[in-house]
Amino acid sequence: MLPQERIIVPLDVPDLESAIAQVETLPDVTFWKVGLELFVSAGPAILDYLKQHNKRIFLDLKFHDIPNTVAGACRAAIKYNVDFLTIHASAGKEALQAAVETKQASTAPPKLLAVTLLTSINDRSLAFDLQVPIELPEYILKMAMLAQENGIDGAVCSPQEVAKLREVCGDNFWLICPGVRPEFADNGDQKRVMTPKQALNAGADYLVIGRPITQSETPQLIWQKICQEIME
Ligand SMILES: O=C(O)c1cc(=O)[nH]c(=O)n1[C@@H]1O[C@H](COP(=O)(O)O)[C@@H](O)[C@H]1O
Repeated sequence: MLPQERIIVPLDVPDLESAIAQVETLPDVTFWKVGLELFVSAGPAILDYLKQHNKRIFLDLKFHDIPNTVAGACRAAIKYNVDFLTIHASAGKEALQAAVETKQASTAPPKLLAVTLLTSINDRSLAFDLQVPIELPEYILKMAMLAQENGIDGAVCSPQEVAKLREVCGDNFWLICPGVRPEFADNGDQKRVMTPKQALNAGADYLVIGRPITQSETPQLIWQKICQEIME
């Protein structure tokens, strides 16, 4: 796999037209993420468009519900033949198992990824808002292990945790990192960040990089700059 094929760009836009415009602006991007905003607005039409253009798809709907509802949602999403699909690890063991059972019953299943802890949460908000009484790195490790033990294919975590997760979960577990910021970019609402090169060196399989590219005045140039950086 070429290094640039390890960068997933999110289509965090309000409608189908804006999504198509973004794909056209960045013709070299091979892997796109469709998240809640676009899927709620445009539905599966965007998935059809991406497939027609031979793009890989990360359908990031972050399911978080009771096991029966998660199973039903996974069954519906799996029909779209996407590459990656997300569920929150904190939905719990039974919901994770329900997602895995649904996947096993399908002929062309996606990789199921568990979100460990959103990259917009830092140690203070974990302790004081969410009232989780253990340290943040330990919490993330426990969520990744819960996912792995229950048959999930990989985890979404920040680059700051990826080395530890790689060490504990091994090479047979996909690790996908948002919260990636080149040195020249703003962090925005991301709290646990590293640069693209640091994140890959730490053991990430894929990086999710959005606004530093898509909100720039020259998206294609920024894309090339990041690709150059990770290839050096
Ligand atoms: O599941 C995700 O992709 C995700 C998990 C997480 O913990 N943090 C996170 O930022 N994301 C997604 O990754 C993308 C990051 O976008 P930027 O912050 O613009 O680079 C967004 O589409 C988020 O929905």
